[in-house]
Amino acid sequence: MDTLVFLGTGDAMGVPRVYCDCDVCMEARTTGTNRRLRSLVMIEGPEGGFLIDCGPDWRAQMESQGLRFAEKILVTHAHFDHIGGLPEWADACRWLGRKGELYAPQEVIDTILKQFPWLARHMNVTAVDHGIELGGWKIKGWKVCHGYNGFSYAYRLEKNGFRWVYCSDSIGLNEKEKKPLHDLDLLVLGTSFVHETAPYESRSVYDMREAAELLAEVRPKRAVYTHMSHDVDLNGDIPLPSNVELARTGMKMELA
Ligand SMILES: O=c1ccn([C@@H]2O[C@H](COP(=O)(O)O)[C@@H](O)[C@H]2O)c(=O)[nH]1
Repeated sequence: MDTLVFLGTGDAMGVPRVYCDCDVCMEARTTGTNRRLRSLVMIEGPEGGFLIDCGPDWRAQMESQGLRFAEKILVTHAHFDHIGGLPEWADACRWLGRKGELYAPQEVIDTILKQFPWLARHMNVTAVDHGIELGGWKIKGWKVCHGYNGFSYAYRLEKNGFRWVYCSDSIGLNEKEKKPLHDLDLLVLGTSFVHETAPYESRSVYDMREAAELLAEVRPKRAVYTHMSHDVDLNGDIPLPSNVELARTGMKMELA
């Protein structure tokens, strides 16, 4: 049986935010329920495992699991909070004398290699525009609106009849972008805020009110929210649809 492990559940700045003294950030610094590293998940299973994304907390996330090597990483988009750990991964590949396997859509690969051109010396890079199979999962990615910050990709994964989507960075999806979100056993969706009051045109990720509307439309059996900022207090009483839970650092779920 495959397991999904949430190694990072935070937004681009993580929780606590360096500059912030709000109650959630202070709690994150002390008891730590709200301490959130940048969003990253691991899929583990008998046919092999892989990570989705490799943000700047990758090193700490590997250490937290006692992992010494990541062989395969699938990337959603080329923003710092999702690729900032790639140079450290490349260094690990170099010093272990092992090649990593990096997977992403071609336009994402192009941006990554422009920023970190030496990566290609330490890993094989594969474009996934026509789909890919990893750990026995049939995976199809599609481009999704990331609002003010451009675009990201979401991934739909299917194995033994279990269907789920990882969509960490999106907002205001149109009908075409929503289509692969139907008939899901699980939707992992990024929701940076409970209710984000910033002007819509300056925003880049769903908030939880908008996510509830999306869920009512696409009706996954279950949903987990991730990519959460310091607006989200895991000790608080956040109104959520009955089939939704909030991801916690280290949380594990069976994918079956
Ligand atoms: O072209 C870009 C634009 C933004 N970034 C970084 O991505 C995140 C965006 O945060 P979200 O809340 O997920 O929208 C932030 O760290 C920006 O600095 C980038 O790397 N490239």
